[in-house]
Amino acid sequence: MTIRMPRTIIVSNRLPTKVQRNNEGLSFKPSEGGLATGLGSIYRQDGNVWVGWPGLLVEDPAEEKQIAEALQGDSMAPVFLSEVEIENFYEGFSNSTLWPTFHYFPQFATYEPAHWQAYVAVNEKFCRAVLELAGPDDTIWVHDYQLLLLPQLLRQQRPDCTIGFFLHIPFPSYELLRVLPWRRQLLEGMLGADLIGFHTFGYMRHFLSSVSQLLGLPNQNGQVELPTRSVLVDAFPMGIDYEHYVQAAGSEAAQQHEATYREALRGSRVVLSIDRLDYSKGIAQRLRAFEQLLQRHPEWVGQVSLLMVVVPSRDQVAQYASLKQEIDELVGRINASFSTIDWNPIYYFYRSFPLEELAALYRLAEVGLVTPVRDGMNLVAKEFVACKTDNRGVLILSERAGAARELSDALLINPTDLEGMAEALHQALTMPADEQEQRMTAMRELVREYNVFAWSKLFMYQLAYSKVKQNTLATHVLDEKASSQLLADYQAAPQRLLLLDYDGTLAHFHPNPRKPSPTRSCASCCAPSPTTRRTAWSSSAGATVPRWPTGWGSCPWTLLPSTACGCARLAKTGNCFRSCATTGCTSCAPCLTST
Ligand SMILES: O=P(O)(O)OC[C@H]1O[C@H](O[C@H]2O[C@H](CO)[C@@H](O)[C@H](O)[C@H]2O)[C@H](O)[C@@H](O)[C@@H]1O
Ligand SMILES: O=c1ccn([C@@H]2O[C@H](COP(=O)(O)OP(=O)(O)O)[C@@H](O)[C@H]2O)c(=O)[nH]1
Repeated sequence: MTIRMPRTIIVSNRLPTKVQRNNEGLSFKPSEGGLATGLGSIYRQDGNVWVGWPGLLVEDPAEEKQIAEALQGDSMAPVFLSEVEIENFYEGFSNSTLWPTFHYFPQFATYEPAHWQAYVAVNEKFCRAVLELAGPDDTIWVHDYQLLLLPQLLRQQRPDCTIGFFLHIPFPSYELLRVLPWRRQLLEGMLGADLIGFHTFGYMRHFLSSVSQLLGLPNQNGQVELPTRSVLVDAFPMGIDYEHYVQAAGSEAAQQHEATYREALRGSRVVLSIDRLDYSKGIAQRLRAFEQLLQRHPEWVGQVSLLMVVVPSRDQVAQYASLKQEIDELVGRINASFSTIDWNPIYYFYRSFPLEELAALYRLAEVGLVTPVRDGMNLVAKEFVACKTDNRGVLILSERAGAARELSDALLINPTDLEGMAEALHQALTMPADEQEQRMTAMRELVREYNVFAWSKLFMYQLAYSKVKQNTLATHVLDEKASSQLLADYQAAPQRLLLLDYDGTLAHFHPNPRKPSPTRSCASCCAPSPTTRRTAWSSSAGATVPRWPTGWGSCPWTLLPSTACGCARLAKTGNCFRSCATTGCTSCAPCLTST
């Protein structure tokens, strides 16, 4: 028999490896996007496994098998999506409903029941894939908005299992979330986890507010109480594999690429931007701001170039296709207006680059320009900082990226303020070396310390803590031995005080708290005895007691309300314990003392 150590099953829609089909057959390449690049450094530890979609439509079972075997060798387990699932789940509900809503673009959101059904079905598919792999002691860590229902689906199958959930994108304000027809199901799905993490305190606050307003569940210091367990909610800003980027920047390959680029640029200074094609990234705004820089400060014409990497993304979604067209046109217009025979204002690349070339670009650029209108975190900002091993260079960062909460030494800009962005570019290009060093050193220190390993360690620690806390607070069912002992002690006692909850114990719960009233059978649920005092307490008693059937006063049970104002009401009806009736208590303590 093999004994396996508990491990972590990471689950996300996209695997860190993307599979592509070309003339030579299948190729395996690193996925772009911060979730894959960030977590890519940690999932291989301790026999962990990553469950997710390899990013390719596969219809041939033999090819599925080939891919599954190849990925298994690198600790990955693929979940294959059909053509309809890619359309309705990935492009549909995930990226045409949730993505625009959570990034404050409700005007781009669609609300298609067929997309929702596919979303439910694919979350169920992921659930089956995870359950096939996960042992009872394994920890399951679910990631991101494509899998909001998965924690609860897993919880239904494995009530005791440890489940963490992390959202990589912003959580919107209640006013945005409430627009979604399926808002309750989405929140309930997330609450299947033991710990829910967000990049920032602001996203966490929005989530807790929605849980309170839509599900009526309040929280105490981020702890949400459900009927059978509690869920902890907290902020964990994600970091990068700092050393990996420092090494890449210092590598021979990166330095060679940098030298080649410098030569080609003929001394032009470089502003760099790198993003996936996405309307949330503020790419069009950035181009307009760069155009304004050249108009407002013509001294930079011929001196500074914007090097812009746009990685193709979600191109089957209408908004992405039209954004591509807008960017192409803007770049064409600006280049046509300002280019000279030996200088280009914008170098635009619509493709992805391998790590050494990215590192060379980060080294080369004097200014990193990161301008999202909304972004969960933005790891590019942190990678730029990590690669600045000489502590020179300036980061311009949108205040609406999660990273801005940490990188306060960047020049923070509002991405809708084009003039402000143009002036920030001018400020960055003229910033004295000592100020650059001072700002960059502080940011590098932060990115180094709060790296992706620290992030995952803290999340896992909090997850384990939330489980321990749940177990401590959990109701323990009496076993046979304890029941017999209790009964024997009860029978042997000369005086007895029975303290029972009323709602759900002496009477059934009722959805309307004003409705539950005791039945006569309560009176007989314990045989009268002069040596036994019977007391029940109720949160609804104060509100409902005037409506109770007459005769309750003669019931052998004394009823205590669990709030002070309830005490006062009961005192008026004569149903409360004697001392309340005479003193008109202001707290429940006198009731309990006299009982
Ligand atoms: O999988 P895709 O549809 O190709 O999209 C790529 C990823 O984009 C999003 O990344 C987010 O995660 C980053 C790391 O936490 C964060 O820095 C960034 O702000 C987010 O946008 C998305 O959340 C991932 O699920 C996608 O895989
Ligand atoms: O050609 C490229 C361009 C970007 N990236 C990576 O894509 C990620 C983008 O993550 P970010 O958090 O900035 O935004 P996201 O795309 O996840 O919304 C970063 O790790 C980049 O290094 C990449 O692997 N190849």
